[in-house]
Amino acid sequence: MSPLSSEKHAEKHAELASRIIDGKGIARALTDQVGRDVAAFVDDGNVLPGLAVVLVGNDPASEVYVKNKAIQTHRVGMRSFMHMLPQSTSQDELLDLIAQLNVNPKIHGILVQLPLPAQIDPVVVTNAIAPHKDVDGLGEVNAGRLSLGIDGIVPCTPLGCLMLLKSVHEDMTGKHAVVIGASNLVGKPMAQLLLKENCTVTVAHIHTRNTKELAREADILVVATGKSGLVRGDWIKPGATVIDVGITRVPAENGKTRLVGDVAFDEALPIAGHITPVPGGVGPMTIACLLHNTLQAAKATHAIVGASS
Ligand SMILES: Nc1nc(=O)c2c([nH]1)NC[C@@H]1CN(c3ccc(C(=O)N[C@@H](CCC(=O)O)C(=O)O)cc3)C=[N+]21
Repeated sequence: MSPLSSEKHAEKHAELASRIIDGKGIARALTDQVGRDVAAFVDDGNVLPGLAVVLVGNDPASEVYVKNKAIQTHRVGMRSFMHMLPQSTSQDELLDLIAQLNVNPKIHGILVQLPLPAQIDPVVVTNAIAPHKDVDGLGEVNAGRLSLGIDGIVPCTPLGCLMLLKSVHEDMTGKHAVVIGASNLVGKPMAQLLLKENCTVTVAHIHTRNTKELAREADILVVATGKSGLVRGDWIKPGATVIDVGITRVPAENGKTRLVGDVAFDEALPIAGHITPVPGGVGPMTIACLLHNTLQAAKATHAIVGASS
């Protein structure tokens, strides 16, 4: 290779790398900010914010996430309460625990890790969490507030996606945003947040017939389906911003495993204007937003207590 072409190669490589949204770095900055805000909150004479994480069963992937959450919670100076329940836990036993956590003044945020075993209805459980402690924002009160455009607790993953979008878009007004996936956890709240940013929003889901054609119209494409590699290079409008929420563990060549998203990253990178990687994209933002939501919940409790005393 001539020196000139190797220089061109390096330039092209740097240009492609600059399209990758650094979720890990943005999450670290948010986590550091939450840490400083926790310190200031405590300096003002308030209690340490506390987060309770409840895990039912022993899914190894879930255990990793839950432990990761506890480590990050300590890093920002909050208290972490872990509740590991057996797979056989009944819905009533879980509801009893939530009732205790709801009235525990040391706890400001409650997160019940999903999915839950089949004998437990996730809708009943999420709605049993006191709305002001629902740091996942998945209960009907916070979901309703979001859909009405009223301030409330916003689900962590969509909130993290919005922050990543804001890192590359000053204003999203009039942009066509396409969300693939319509779950209560990601797709639906994501669509609400994009509407609030004045986007024209299309939601594609499992029954949508022309998902690829819709995706090709998107200025902003958010993919949350859990189908690894679903979105190929030719699904992407040149210059679009692509947010990949999917995270699937697949076998790697070396006999180990690796994490991949719902977007075929290598195909998408040369076409997209901006794109999130997996890992290092949305995942770290989800945890940073959980800590952010827990501090907001602690501040809101303090405001209520302060107002009544
Ligand atoms: N009630 C509830 N709320 C949740 O927010 C929730 C949940 N249940 N159940 C499971 C999913 C999954 N989830 C992730 C969080 C962080 C990473 C994360 O940090 N991922 C790293 C990689 C981690 C690794 O190496 O395994 C990354 O993408 O860079 C991934 C996934 C939250 N979830």
